[in-house]
Amino acid sequence: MTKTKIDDVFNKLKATGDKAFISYIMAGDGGLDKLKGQIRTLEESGVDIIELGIPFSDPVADGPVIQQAAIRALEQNISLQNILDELKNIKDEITAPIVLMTYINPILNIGYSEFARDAAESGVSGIILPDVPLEEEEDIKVHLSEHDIALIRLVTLTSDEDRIRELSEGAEGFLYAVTIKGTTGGRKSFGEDTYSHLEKIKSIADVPVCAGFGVSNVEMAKQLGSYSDGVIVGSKIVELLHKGEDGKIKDLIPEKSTAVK
Ligand SMILES: O=P(O)(O)OC[C@@H](O)[C@@H](O)c1c[nH]c2ccccc12
Repeated sequence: MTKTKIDDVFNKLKATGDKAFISYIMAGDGGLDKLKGQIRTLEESGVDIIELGIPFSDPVADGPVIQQAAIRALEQNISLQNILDELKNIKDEITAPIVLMTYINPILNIGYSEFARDAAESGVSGIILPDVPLEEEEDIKVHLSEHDIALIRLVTLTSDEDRIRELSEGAEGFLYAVTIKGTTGGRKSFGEDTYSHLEKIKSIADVPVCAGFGVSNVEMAKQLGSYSDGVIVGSKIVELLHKGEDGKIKDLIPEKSTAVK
């Protein structure tokens, strides 16, 4: 099974009992020349893993904040290929693992095999494909595995125990537990069903489980973190970057323990 920098991050965190903080941003929002600085800001704020969204015209899982960010990036004609090329230029200055979050269409434009090779050369550690179900992942997975890129699977609130078991079997990197029914975007709180579902996933999965969708403040991040191995925050950070309020990103991240690493 594919092992990557993502596993190293979780192993380190496990040793100190800390939770991963994963930040999603839309690549190309604000211009591709901003990407390097944005990644540096995230790393300096304490982000452990960076999920890089690829702008796409029909992002079915995304709420308004991310849709708008995609529109801004597309207006600048930013494509998956441009993003991979830019990552290739800056990869030596990036420490955190990079996980691409893209719908399948932009990859089909490049071709699975070319994409996997390019992504590996650009230092990509993992990929999330929200419109590729488990049953359809094999065609691309063979190419990703060849280049040591982890395919990160999504588990939803509607996944039952058997489904969770299937998804957990052979899972790479971490399982992405979607905490709400609906699209991405900040929520004020989570329901009890979210926590019980996370407990169920945790009890079944033998890879790290990270929870995302709707986290909009540090309290929610801490709360979800207590039921999982990490949290993912997207819309809130996309919004802060867009408003130029980069300094507030660190306030969303629960403090790590001071234990010696
Ligand atoms: O924006 P939120 O609610 O914080 O959710 C994370 C999310 O943005 C990110 O992981 C993501 C963006 N688009 C997606 C599509 C599917 C799954 C996940 C995502």
